[in-house]
Amino acid sequence: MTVKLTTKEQINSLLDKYDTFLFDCDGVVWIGNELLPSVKETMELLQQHDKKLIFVSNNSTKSRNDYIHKLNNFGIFNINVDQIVNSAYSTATYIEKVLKLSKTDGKKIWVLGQSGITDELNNKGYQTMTFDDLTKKFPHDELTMDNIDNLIFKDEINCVVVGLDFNTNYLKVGITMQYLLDNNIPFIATNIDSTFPFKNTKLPGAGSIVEIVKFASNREPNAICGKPNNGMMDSILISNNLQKDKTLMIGDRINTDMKFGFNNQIDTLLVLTGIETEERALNEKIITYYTNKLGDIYDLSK
Ligand SMILES: O=C(O)[C@H](O)[C@H](O)COP(=O)(O)O
Ligand SMILES: [Mg+2]
Repeated sequence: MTVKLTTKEQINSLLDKYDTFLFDCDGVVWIGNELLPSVKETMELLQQHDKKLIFVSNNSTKSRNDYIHKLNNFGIFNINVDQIVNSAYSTATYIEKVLKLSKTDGKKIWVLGQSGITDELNNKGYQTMTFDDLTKKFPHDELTMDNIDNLIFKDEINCVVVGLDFNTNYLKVGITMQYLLDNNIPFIATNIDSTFPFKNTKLPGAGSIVEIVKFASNREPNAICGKPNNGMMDSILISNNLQKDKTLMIGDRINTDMKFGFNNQIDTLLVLTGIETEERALNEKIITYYTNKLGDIYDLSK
């Protein structure tokens, strides 16, 4: 039975029970570039109680260092890069540790996505190619579908990664598709979120972009690296030596954040500032607690 957080006693029992808090970001900590209410105070409260804070985001548009800067800009400090796990980092880790893609074959990874993905791949020693790189090689009037044959470098690409790209266009998808027509080229998706919470609405998420590429290329991704993928959770649990019964996963989306916790026997807290509604919260057995916003942890503790 999902429990709604409404009292100071409930917050005190959360603080007693859990020593690690896993935070989803979009729709929980912030929406776009707006910090949600009482989040800064909540982080300070948890830090005062010596709790371990880990930020686990499916947003691949930023690198982990970008996340540190974003948190600092919101006045949230004393967070190091090891406390940030996003789908760009888990994708780069998957490619290095599981796919074991060569870094020395002189080839590049084609990325339909933003700098979060290329930064994390480059940090691991992989060369990447994006549409932005083509804009530096070709004049604008040659970046058209009529010139598609000259925009494809099949001998240079050994993998394709698709993630959230706010500047997705037909030609980018068309080029990505050409590489995936070769079934030997791995197709790696960063995450499957259908929507992206922004302002007071929802926009297409990475998962919607992956679906376009999947349908056009008639390929399923060889791997999906973000929540609720267990590989992401395993690396968090192992590298932080976490106890599952002392860990709480806080998120705004049931099919990623809540599944991520539930599938790994970790308690879950759903907040209603992102994708989901109270009605959905009340009808999902995989949710341990729910509340209106993350900042309720601070607001109710007073
Ligand atoms: O479309 C996406 O990639 C996701 O909506 C988004 O970025 C989710 O980020 P999270 O809520 O996991 O921080
Ligand atoms: Mg979210």
